Amino acid sequence: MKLLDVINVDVKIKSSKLLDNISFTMEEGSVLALVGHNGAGKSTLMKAIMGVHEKTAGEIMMKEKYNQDTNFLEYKQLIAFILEEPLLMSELTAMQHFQLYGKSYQMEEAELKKRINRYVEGFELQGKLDEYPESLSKGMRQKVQTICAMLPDAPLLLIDEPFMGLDIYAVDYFEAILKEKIANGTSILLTTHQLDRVKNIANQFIMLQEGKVLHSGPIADFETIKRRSDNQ
Ligand SMILES: Nc1ncnc2c1ncn2[C@@H]1O[C@H](COP(=O)(O)OP(=O)(O)OP(=O)(O)O)[C@@H](O)[C@H]1O
Repeated sequence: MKLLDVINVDVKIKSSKLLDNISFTMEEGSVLALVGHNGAGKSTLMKAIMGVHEKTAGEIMMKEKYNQDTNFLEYKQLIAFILEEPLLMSELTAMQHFQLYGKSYQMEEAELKKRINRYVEGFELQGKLDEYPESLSKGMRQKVQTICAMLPDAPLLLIDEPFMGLDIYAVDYFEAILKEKIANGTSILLTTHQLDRVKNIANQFIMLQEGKVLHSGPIADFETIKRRSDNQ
């Protein structure tokens, strides 16, 4: 079944087109890696799907019935995200972020507590729960944002550069959690500059260039396409 439909999406700022007629579909259970040079439009596309960056044309749908423009709440509840730069609220502690996030996805209290405890221990954030973002290191802020996105069972997880800023222990732990989520049916759309890192979790790729889809297909075809375009 289709999970995400991106249909003829444009993002324009003033006169420049950051995304130009982007279309693709994600099936339930797939893991799609967005690749491309710096400035290709990967983060802009992620933000457009989240609704953080307004699209100027096109449609984005979840499960073929929730339209980002007309059913935003239902649409949003199906997505959890991790941005490249942690987006935390300065007036909330780490723990308050987890509680707010759990509540906004209508998580059951006991299950929320259980998951908070599990991820806080796994990401080694014990002792930091009452801290505000400004007194956390960048990696710790990234961990707080990552835990927030891991708490609910959102069917689609958007991750802009997974593993960025995390130490090696956190990277291993996060990878294990992602594999567990995937095994339970979660779909993931991620951006990466290091396809090698995500090769064992992604099954599809889309290569963006100057805001357009240049290539797409199964991850196994990526090397051949890359070699061909490197030689041009
Ligand atoms: N708020 C903005 N205003 C104007 N231009 C922007 C804005 N955000 C992004 N851009 C431009 O849009 C283009 C795409 O940027 P984007 O951040 O989506 O690229 P990216 O593929 O994620 O790059 P990177 O690999 O460096 O993270 C770039 O040319 C960038 O300068």
